[in-house]
Amino acid sequence: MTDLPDEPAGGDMIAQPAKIAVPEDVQAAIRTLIRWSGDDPDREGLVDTPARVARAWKEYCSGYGDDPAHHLSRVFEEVGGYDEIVLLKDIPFQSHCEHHMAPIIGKAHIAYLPRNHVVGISKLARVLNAFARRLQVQERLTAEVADCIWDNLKPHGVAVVIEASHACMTARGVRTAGVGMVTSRMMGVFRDDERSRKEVLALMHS
Ligand SMILES: Nc1nc2c(ncn2[C@@H]2O[C@H](COP(=O)(O)OP(=O)(O)OP(=O)(O)O)[C@@H](O)[C@H]2O)c(=O)[nH]1
Ligand SMILES: [Zn+2]
Repeated sequence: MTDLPDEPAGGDMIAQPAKIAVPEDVQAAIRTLIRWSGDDPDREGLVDTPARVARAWKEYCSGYGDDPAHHLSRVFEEVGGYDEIVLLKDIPFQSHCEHHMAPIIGKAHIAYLPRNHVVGISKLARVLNAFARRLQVQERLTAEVADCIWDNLKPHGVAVVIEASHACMTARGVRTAGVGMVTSRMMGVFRDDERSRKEVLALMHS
C-alpha cells in the first residue's frame, strides 16, 4: 500500500502530521494481541497494523501530554459587566474506558457563572478534550472537568453534564445498544441554590 504524502499535493488538502516512530516492543505487543485474537500478524493486510494501532492509541491518549489548566490561564477581565451563566453545550468528545479500553462517545455541556472574568469559550472544549483523551471512567471525567474550571477560574458556580454511550456495553458484554450514561457535577451556586441549578439545567436542555 502506498502511504499518503506528508505534504499537501495542492489545493486545500490538510497535511498529515509526520509519523512518530513506534518502538519494537509496542509493535510486538500488538502482534501478540492479533495472534491471540485468531489472526496471522504476518499476513499482508496486517503487516503495518501494529504500528498504525500504536499511533492511533497515541492519538486517543494525547490528553496525557496536554495540561488542562494551561487552557484556562488566559482570561478576559473586560466583558461589559456580564455576570450571567456562560454555557457551551453539545460538545462532542471521544474517550476510552479504563476497564476495556473501548470507546466512550458522547457530548458534554459545560457551564460556569463567572466572577469578574471569563475565558475564551473554546477553552472549555479544550479542557474537556485534555481529560477525555486519556483512559477514563465517565464519573471521573465529569469531576475532573468541573474541578479544573472551579480551581482555575474561581467562578461562582460550575455545572458539567456528560451524556455518553460506552462501546464496552454496546459492542461487547451485555450488548445493550442505545443505552446512554448521564453524569453531572454541580459546584458553587449550581449545587447550593436550587433556582440556579434549574436555570442551568434548563439552558443545557433547551
Ligand atoms: N461506573 C462506570 N463503569 C464503567 C465505565 N465504563 C465501563 N464501566 C463498567 O466497568 C465494569 C467493569 O466490570 P467487570 O465485571 O470488571 O468487567 P466485565 O467482566 O468485562 O463486565 P461486563 O462489561 O459486565 O461484561 C462494567 O460494568 C462496565 O460497564 C464508566 O465510565 N463508569
Ligand atoms: Zn468499559
